[in-house]
Amino acid sequence: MSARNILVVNCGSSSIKFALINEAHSQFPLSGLAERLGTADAVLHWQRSSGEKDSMLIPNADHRAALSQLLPMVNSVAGGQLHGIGHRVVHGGEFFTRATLIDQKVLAAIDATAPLAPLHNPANLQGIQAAMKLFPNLPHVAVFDTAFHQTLPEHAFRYALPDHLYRQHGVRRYGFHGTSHRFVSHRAASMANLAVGDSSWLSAHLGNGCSTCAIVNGQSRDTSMGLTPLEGVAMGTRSGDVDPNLHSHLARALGWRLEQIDRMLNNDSGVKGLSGLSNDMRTLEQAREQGHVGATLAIEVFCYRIAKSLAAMGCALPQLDGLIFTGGIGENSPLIRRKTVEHLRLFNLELDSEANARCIRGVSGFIQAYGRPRVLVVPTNEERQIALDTLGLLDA
Ligand SMILES: Nc1ncnc2c1ncn2[C@@H]1O[C@H](COP(=O)(O)OP(=O)(O)O)[C@@H](O)[C@H]1O
Ligand SMILES: CC(=O)OP(=O)(O)O
Ligand SMILES: [Mg+2]
Repeated sequence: MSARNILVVNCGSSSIKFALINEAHSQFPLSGLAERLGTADAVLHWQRSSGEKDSMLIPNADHRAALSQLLPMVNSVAGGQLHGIGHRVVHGGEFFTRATLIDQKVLAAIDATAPLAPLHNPANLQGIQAAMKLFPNLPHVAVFDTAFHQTLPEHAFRYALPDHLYRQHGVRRYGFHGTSHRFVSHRAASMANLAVGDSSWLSAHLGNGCSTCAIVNGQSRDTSMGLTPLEGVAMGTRSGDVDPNLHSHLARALGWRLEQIDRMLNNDSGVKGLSGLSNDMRTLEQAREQGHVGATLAIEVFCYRIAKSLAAMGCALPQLDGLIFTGGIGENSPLIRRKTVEHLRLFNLELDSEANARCIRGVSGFIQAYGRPRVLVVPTNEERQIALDTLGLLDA
C-alpha cells in the first residue's frame, strides 16, 4: 500500500490550523493557518514543503468560509488522493477516551457537549460538517483534547461539590489541550534522553487558550482547565479562575444576566480585558515597550498566574525532569518565559537569556541556566499527533 495522506483540521477559538500529512514524510506537503477569524483582518496563509508561501486576505471570514477556501487547495495538492480527515475536537466529555470515527451519533455527542466548550465545539462542528460535505466518502476522525486527561486521579478531577452533580450531571474537571501536552511531553523525553514511561514533566501550553499540566510516566495527572476551558490561568480573552461567587455578585449587585456574565468571562476578560487593548500577545508586548500601563499589568498578571498554576501542578509530580513551554506564546515569547520562570525560584529554575532568546519560530531547545531542572521550549504539533491518531484508528 502506498503512503497515505491525511488532512488535519484544527479549528481553534480564533484560528484554523490545517495540514496535509503524508505518513511517509516528516514535512507537510501543504500546511497553513487562517487567523484573526471573525475580524476584518482575517487572513489565510499557506506553505508548501518546498518552502513556497502565499497568503490571501479573507475579510470577516468565519471558520466555514475559511474552510471552503482551503479544502479544494488541499485536495489538489494531494492529487485527489486523500485517505482520511482528522479533526481536533475540544470537548469529548466522558464519552470519548480516544480517537473516534465520526458518524451521526458522534456528531450529536459533540453537539451535546458544546455548552461546556462554547468557544470551541461549535467551531469544531462547523469544521467537521464543512469537510464532510466536501468529502462525504472519506473517513472523518475526531481527536479530543479531553482524552489525554482521562487518566487524572479522582482526587484531581472531582470538585468539592455535592456528589450527585458528578454522578448525574457529569460536573467534574476534564482538562483540555491534551493532544498538545501529550505530544510535547513525548518530545521532551526524547530531547532529554529519558523514557516517556519513566519521566515527570510540567507543561505550559500558552496559545489563545492556555493551560498547565502535570505529566507522570506518559500520563496526565493534573491540569489547570476544568469542566470547561475557562478554568485555570488567565488567557487571551478568558479570565481563568475567579471567585465562584462572582456570578451571584454580578447578578445581584449589577443585575447581570447569565449570558452577559458568560460572555464577559469568555470573550472580554484575560489579557484583553486587563489591558483594554488586545488579546494578541505580540500587540501587548509592543505596547508594554511603549509604556502602556494596561498591557504591562496584563503581562504581569498573565505570567504570575501561570507560575502559580505550575507550582500547584508540582504537587502531582514525584520529581521534576523539566518544565516545557509550548503554544504560540510559549514557543515565541522569551519575555513571557522569563517573567514566568522568575516566579519559580523555589523550584531552582532559572533561564539562560541567550538560549531563551534563541528559541523562537519553531526552534526547540533547553533554556535553563544550569543543568537541572530542565526548562524546554518544544513547538507543539497537534496536527501530526492528530494524523497519527487518525491513522491508528483507520488501521484498527
Ligand atoms: N512572536 C510572538 N511573540 C509573542 N506572542 C506571540 C508571538 N507569535 C505568536 N504569539 C501569540 O500566540 C498566541 C496564539 O497562539 P496559538 O497557539 O497560535 O493560538 P490558538 O490557541 O488560537 O491555537 C497569540 O496571543 C499571539 O500573539
Ligand atoms: C481548549 C482551548 O483553549 O483551545 P485553544 O487554545 O485552541 O483556544
Ligand atoms: Mg491552540
